[in-house]
Amino acid sequence: MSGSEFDRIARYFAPLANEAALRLTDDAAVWSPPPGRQLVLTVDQMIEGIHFLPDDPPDCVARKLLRRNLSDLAAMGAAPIGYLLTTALRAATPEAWLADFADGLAQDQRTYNITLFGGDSTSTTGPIMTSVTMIGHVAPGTALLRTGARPGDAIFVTGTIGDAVLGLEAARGNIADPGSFFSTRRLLPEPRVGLPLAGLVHAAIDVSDGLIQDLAHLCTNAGLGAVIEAALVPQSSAARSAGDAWLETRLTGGDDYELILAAPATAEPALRAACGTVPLTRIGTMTAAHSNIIINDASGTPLHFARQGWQHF
Ligand SMILES: Nc1ncnc2c1ncn2[C@@H]1O[C@H](COP(=O)(O)OP(=O)(O)OP(=O)(O)O)[C@@H](O)[C@H]1O
Ligand SMILES: Cc1ncc(C[n+]2csc(CCOP(=O)(O)O)c2C)c(N)n1
Ligand SMILES: [Mg+2]
Ligand SMILES: [Mg+2]
Ligand SMILES: [Mg+2]
Repeated sequence: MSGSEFDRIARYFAPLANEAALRLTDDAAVWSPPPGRQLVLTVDQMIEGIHFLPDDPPDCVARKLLRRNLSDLAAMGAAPIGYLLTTALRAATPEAWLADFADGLAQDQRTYNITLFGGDSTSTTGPIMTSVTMIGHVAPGTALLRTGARPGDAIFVTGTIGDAVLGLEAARGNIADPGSFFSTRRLLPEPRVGLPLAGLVHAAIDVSDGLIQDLAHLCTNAGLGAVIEAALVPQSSAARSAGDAWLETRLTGGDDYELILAAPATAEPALRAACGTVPLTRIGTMTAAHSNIIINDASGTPLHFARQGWQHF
């Protein structure tokens, strides 16, 4: 790294900041939120060795950091506005790493129409640590919650499940990855921001830890259970080619950043219309059996998985 901490803030982060950030030269941002809206606040980290690999492209690390947070706003039905950023870098981290990281931020700021409010820059003697606190907004009372699913609700999921964890397996040399499809899916999730789901779904959550573990949160929050059909869980053609041996990994590996939605079966046409070009698949049904998730295979036999999803420890 060359220059001072403040040179780096001015060079790499100030160009990303909005007016409220006061050119990143004051103690905090001063911002007037959109009148009459409720703010929705979320934070997630990206830690080297835990959330990304040391050799991952820094622009992708930045974009996934934003997208993990955008996915939580999507799960709340909130429109994103901007974010606060923290970075802890090593003195020996190449300046090019920071430059590429900032380029990634700039790229996804344009993609998602968000802006930087400020942050904090520190050093570390260990792994690189970054976090984003994302700010979004909703019409009052319309946030989608993890509570509220009802017995008999259909369970839907967006996109495909399991590609990112297969990307991790590919990075470890455990699975082939022709065309780097899985690797790209690991590095760049597609958060489902902007879907007009308010009034259509009873409950929502995004899949960060793993489909089964995150579905379990919808269940416990409602005092309900669920039955899902493993064969209905949407998979990419690359995942299908990888075969059924990866089923448990796909359903519990996480990093999907897709949405699980619980809604009355009768809402399906309206839900499909709301999702537009985003793929939506019904995978099962909410039941009255408290916290009991049954995963059936194609012949109706329950599957038993060793774990439900990612846990830090
Ligand atoms: N250290 C913490 N301090 C305060 N609240 C926390 C802390 N860790 C988690 N939470 C809260 O617990 C809830 C669940 O957090 P969790 O991190 O599992 O959510 P998530 O971001 O949707 O999942 P993921 O972290 O896997 O993306 C959230 O409401 C979050 O704000
Ligand atoms: C190098 C590397 N190893 C493992 C994973 C998988 N992974 C890590 S944390 C997590 C859950 C979500 O994070 P959190 O709960 O902290 O928000 C997942 C699925 C990865 N992405 N990179
Ligand atoms: Mg979190
Ligand atoms: Mg979440
Ligand atoms: Mg999250």
